Amino acid sequence: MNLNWQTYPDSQAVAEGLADTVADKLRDAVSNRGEAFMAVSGGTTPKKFFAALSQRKLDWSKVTVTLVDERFVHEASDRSNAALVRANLLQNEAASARFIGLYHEAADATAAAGQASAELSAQKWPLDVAILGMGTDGHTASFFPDAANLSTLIDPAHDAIVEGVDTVAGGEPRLTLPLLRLIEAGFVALHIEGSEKRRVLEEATLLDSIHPIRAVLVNAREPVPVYWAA
Ligand SMILES: O=C(O)[C@H](O)[C@@H](O)[C@H](O)[C@H](O)COP(=O)(O)O
Repeated sequence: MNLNWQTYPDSQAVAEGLADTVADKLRDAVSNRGEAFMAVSGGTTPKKFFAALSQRKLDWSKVTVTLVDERFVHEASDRSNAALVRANLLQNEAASARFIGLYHEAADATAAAGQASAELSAQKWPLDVAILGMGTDGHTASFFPDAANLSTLIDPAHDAIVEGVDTVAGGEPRLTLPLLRLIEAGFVALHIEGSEKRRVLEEATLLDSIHPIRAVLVNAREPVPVYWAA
């Protein structure tokens, strides 16, 4: 199974280790193709990683940051992943990076996803970097087990840029990059903490697992590095 554990003593150390690796990937992209394109996750885990990455020296003016997924909430909400990224990542050295969020004011998440897709279609795909999180229900991005369109989201041939997601488990409707946009990234990593998430991820490697994260593990082009601390 496609797993490559990168184990660190604590959450600060894993944040710094992941920031070092991601900074190298961004520098490589800037030097090889003149720009870099990265998608990051929201939620609670990435805050220290964002703070660490924002201190890394590289030509951030050549970097575009977007989100792996977003809650269908305005940026003023404390549930907004865009607000989290602005407050924690687009600071310090990284203040000059360009940010393209997924949220748009629209009738529903599907309409907002259409607008986000149109905006992101001007970008050069694939992503250079995609950093994923995971919930204890086995979701990653906004691939929630209760999403009616889950099979489309995790279909490795589905090439939409952003999809709306109807989910109760997620707290509110969501916007997400589908599986293909994530696994085609030059560098895909999973950032998780704690023994419960480790157990869930190990479960996801089993043949009969229905955890949505399994779709990433099965379809990833290389074993997925799992940046983990207890
Ligand atoms: O907006 C979000 O919620 C995410 O991007 C989501 O996929 C997240 O990565 C997991 O839910 C883990 O979240 P925690 O880090 O809060 O456990």
